[in-house]
Amino acid sequence: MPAGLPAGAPVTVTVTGAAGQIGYALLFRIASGHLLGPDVPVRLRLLEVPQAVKAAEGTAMELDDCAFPLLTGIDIHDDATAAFDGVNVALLVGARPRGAGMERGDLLSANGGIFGPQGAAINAGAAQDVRVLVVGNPANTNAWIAAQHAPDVPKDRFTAMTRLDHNRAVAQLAARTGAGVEDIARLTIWGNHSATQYPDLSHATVRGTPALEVVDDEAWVRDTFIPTVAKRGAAIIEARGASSAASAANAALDHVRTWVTGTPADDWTSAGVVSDGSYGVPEGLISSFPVIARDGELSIVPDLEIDDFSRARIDASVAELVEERDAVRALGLV
Ligand SMILES: NC(=O)c1ccc[n+]([C@@H]2O[C@H](COP(=O)([O-])OP(=O)(O)OC[C@H]3O[C@@H](n4cnc5c(N)ncnc54)[C@H](O)[C@@H]3O)[C@@H](O)[C@H]2O)c1
Ligand SMILES: O=C(O)C[C@H](O)C(=O)O
Repeated sequence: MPAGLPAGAPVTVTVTGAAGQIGYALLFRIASGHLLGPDVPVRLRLLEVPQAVKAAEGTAMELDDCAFPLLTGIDIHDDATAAFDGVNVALLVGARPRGAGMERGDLLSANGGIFGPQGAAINAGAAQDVRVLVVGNPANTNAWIAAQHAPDVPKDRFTAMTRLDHNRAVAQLAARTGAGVEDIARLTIWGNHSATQYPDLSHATVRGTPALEVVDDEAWVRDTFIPTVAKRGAAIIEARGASSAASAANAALDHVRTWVTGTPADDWTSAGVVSDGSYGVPEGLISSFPVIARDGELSIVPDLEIDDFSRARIDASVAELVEERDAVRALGLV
């Protein structure tokens, strides 16, 4: 049994936005053991808005039809309190997408109306060991909103997904250097899951050699690697006509599996976690950091040297997080 999960009993996993694109790519893999491992039975709770409950029921029928040995049951809800009752792993995927003519304040306001009540429902009924991953955008600030509404849940249980950005960065570096993805270590995504994020190669290695030495091309790092990773979400939308779904679902599985099974000894991952003030990121913000997972706990990798270029990039992305937080406060959403 991975660290910090209830031994023996099925693990309750709640997925919001279950009838959406990511939900469809996620649920079957959770039920087949890719979230928590091949020995851990799971009970699924699907949360949707009332008008999408029928579609969620269709997905549940297909889940039944897979006859997954690990899937012990599926409940479908349109009420957050019921959906999060007893939850061990909460995957908050459902969010309000930005519509035509919608200002940032409108988006934050609409999502505050979703993530505030969901945080409160987690506070009211989640299991003691609850772990929360927010995928729905703006993921960092939505996670922060949910955490503010859950005063009884330790803040470090609320996380935001930047694992997709991390995986994208690993893939880009592997392609550039001719290495395998398994040869890449110590890469970091800092800041917000947005175009301001900072994919940082300054501590990364390729087969144990510093990545910047292997690449040996500063212009590629600044003008190609960083923008390619940071704008990959927009490039996928442009190409598919819809936002990344299978890769986002895959990253959500990676995030939770790493959280409960741990990072390799000589490596770390990236996750949006609550800042303890490390690296000058204001305490309490949910920002992406280099993160180690041990015994079911996430911790920020300490004492990395930050050069001037990295400092400026981290500060710029964190400034955006501060703006989002202040806008949410000004809107009275927390
Ligand atoms: N963090 C990341 O790396 C990352 C990557 C890709 C996508 N995303 C974000 O993930 C979110 C979901 O993407 P998608 O492609 O599945 O979108 P989608 O529109 O296909 O599905 C979203 C689903 O959420 C549901 N929903 C809306 N409000 C809800 C609520 N209050 N409770 C429960 N369900 C609710 C909708 O009915 C819909 O079925 C979006 O916000 C997207 O921007 C994040
Ligand atoms: O949905 C989006 O805006 C993009 C998404 O966050 C992604 O990184 O693929």
